[in-house]
Amino acid sequence: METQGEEHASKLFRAQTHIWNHMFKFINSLSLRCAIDLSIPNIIHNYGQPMPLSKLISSLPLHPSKTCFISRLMRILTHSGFFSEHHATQNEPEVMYVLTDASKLLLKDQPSSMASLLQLIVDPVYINTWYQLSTWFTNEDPTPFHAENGMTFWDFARCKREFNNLFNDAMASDSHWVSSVVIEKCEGVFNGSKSFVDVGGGTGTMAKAIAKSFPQLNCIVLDLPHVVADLQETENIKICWRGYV
Ligand SMILES: C[S@@+](CC[C@H](N)C(=O)[O-])C[C@H]1O[C@@H](n2cnc3c(N)ncnc32)[C@H](O)[C@@H]1O
Repeated sequence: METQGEEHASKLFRAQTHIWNHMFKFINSLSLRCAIDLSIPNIIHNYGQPMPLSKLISSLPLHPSKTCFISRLMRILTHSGFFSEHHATQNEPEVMYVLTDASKLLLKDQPSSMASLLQLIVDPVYINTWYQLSTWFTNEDPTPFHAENGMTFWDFARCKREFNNLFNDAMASDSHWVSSVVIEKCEGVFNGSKSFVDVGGGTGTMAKAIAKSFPQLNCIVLDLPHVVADLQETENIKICWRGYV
């Protein structure tokens, strides 16, 4: 049984731990971003069997002075559920890594990959916006994004080609997931329609999936010019762009 003093001390300790956990939460998402930038999920996937740490290190484009830090990165990402450790055996004394269900979704170059979405969400353009949150509460800026960049999000994407591509890829990967659900759950709606407009339809992922499943539909993708610029029209997918409002 705890004394009153002990109870007070453990309450304080829990409160302090709570703050430490919140202060350092960013380490999880930014370590994950580092793993994606270094293509660690793809490297382990391509290895085809549990990958020893030394093999992983030799497959990465590391500066020689940094090799000893990869085990720390892997420890964080294993703790947060993105890799799983295969424990050492007599034949294989080193720790080995395999992907988990979550890191399989972060393999690059797959339609269902969430890698670009993750890269977008922890991009400095997004993160820096959060530093404006308290200022935005006290002034007339329409959004924290505007406070940070002096323009709307869509104008920013129009001016920054690389960011525009990252955003569009991230949206497309999300639409890839959503489209399969929409097609299954809204079958009756699409079968009973002749046309539909995907307003803010991005680079047309949803429209392409719907047009494939319901070829009688005339699909229109409506988005901003810099988003639909490279989208090709087809027999039943037309593009409509509009100016900025
Ligand atoms: C959340 S994203 C949706 C992305 C889309 N579902 C996809 O699969 O890529 C919102 C979209 O709205 C578009 N948008 C923003 N303002 C617009 C406007 N005034 N007119 C048309 N589209 C606009 C953006 O360019 C962006 O592609």
